[in-house]
Amino acid sequence: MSVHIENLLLAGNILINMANENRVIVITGASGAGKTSVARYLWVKYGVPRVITHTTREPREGEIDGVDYYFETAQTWNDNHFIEEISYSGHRYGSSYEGLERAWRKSRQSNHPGIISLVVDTIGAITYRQTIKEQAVIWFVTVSDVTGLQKRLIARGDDPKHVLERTSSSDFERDMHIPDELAQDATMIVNDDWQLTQKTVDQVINRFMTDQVI
Ligand SMILES: Nc1ncnc2c1ncn2[C@@H]1O[C@H](COP(=O)(O)OP(=O)(O)OP(=O)(O)O)[C@@H](O)[C@H]1O
Ligand SMILES: Nc1nc2c(ncn2[C@@H]2O[C@H](COP(=O)(O)O)[C@@H](O)[C@H]2O)c(=O)[nH]1
Repeated sequence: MSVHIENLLLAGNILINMANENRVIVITGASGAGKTSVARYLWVKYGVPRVITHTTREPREGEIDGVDYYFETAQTWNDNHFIEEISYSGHRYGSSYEGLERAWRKSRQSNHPGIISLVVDTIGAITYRQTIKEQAVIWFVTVSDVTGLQKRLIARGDDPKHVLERTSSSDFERDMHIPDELAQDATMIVNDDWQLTQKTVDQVINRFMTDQVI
């Protein structure tokens, strides 16, 4: 049996063969833009499972291990096989073979098998674009007003001092702009108004599910 090299994804020493029809909706953008909210909506309304990623940061109030993230220590980090990993705000974040496999398994039981979502920064999104090519479907989430975004993060329970630090960081500034590597065929979602965002997501996902065009 021949295997198309485009569909192979390397995670540590594990080679993943992505079936041709599989798609990963890679939801990217700045911290607080609403990426996780969009992923949650895709799960609740359309049954598209999200890949749970890993981090070494402490859980925020209300966050649950295995639901929001796999919360790792420096020791447990290496128990996973990472497809990509980054350092952000002094902590490690990464998406693993194990996390993707769990999402594919859930997806096979859903109404739309073969579609999963993943929330990452723009560096992670570029890695997926480069490794799985058009099987990574890029959604770039942004807002028009950073002050409004800061208020949302504070309302989420983030420490106001950390919000200021984070939104002044070079990582944040970078993720506010769509990188050239992704700009060509990304779907832009301006998440200023949640009702409108839901309508945009409905249009985009329905078009995809009927035409396989996204
Ligand atoms: N359109 C919106 N209007 C008001 N609040 C919103 C809107 N979209 C998301 N939020 C809220 O803003 C906060 C940040 O959203 P969310 O966690 O989805 O962002 P994110 O991009 O995933 O952030 P991070 O990358 O830091 O995890 C959440 O509390 C969410 O409920
Ligand atoms: N490249 C990756 N980025 C990730 C991953 N998991 C989360 N993230 C992004 O990190 C920042 C900070 O997240 P927060 O939850 O501490 O606010 C944010 O942009 C996330 O989307 C990952 O596995 N890879």
